[in-house]
Amino acid sequence: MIRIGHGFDVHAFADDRPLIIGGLNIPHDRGLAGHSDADVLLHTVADAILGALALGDIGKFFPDTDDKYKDMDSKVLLAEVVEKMHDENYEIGNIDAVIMAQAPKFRPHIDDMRESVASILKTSVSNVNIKATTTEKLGFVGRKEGITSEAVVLLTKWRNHNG
Ligand SMILES: Nc1ccn([C@@H]2O[C@H](COP(=O)(O)O)[C@@H](O)[C@H]2O)c(=O)n1
Ligand SMILES: C[C@@]1(CO)OP(=O)(O)OP(=O)(O)OC[C@H]1O
Repeated sequence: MIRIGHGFDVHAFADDRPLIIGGLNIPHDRGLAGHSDADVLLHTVADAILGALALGDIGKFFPDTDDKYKDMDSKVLLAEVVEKMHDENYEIGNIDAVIMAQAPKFRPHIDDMRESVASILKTSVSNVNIKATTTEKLGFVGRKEGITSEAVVLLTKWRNHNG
């Protein structure tokens, strides 16, 4: 049995915040605004998994009205979503994600991001693809107002799980 999910997220740039993407601190002059650490890539992946399981979205489980999640490390958020996935007897088949940002350049960090995301997802790095693109200076991404990300994920039934 396989299930497919799609995730999409946007965060605006903000001064005096670190840029955290894929669980890594990426050197840049600005970070992203958000209730949590605003890790747009991990939010996208979490939403794609919840979508595949028809469980809703991250706002349902981690509401931005709850102070408990203020400045939350999104690695913890995604790990909780992975637990829900395992509870439903699914594991990652593969994931393909794209980050849309005019700056910074993510190419030098992509392999570290893949390792980071694969480790949270408890899957092999060969199951995780992450891409980056500019929007050729068009739109809010092109004007460097924010970063957006999209992901598709394929889940497969967990063969080694009882039940
Ligand atoms: N923030 C970004 C955006 C792009 N890249 C890399 O550059 C390549 C070319 O980007 P275009 O938007 O001109 O297609 C892209 O394929 C990425 O490898 C990047 O590292 N960081
Ligand atoms: C992660 C949460 C919760 O801290 O906050 P944000 O960092 O604002 O992220 P977003 O993707 O807008 O929505 C999910 C929120 O519930």
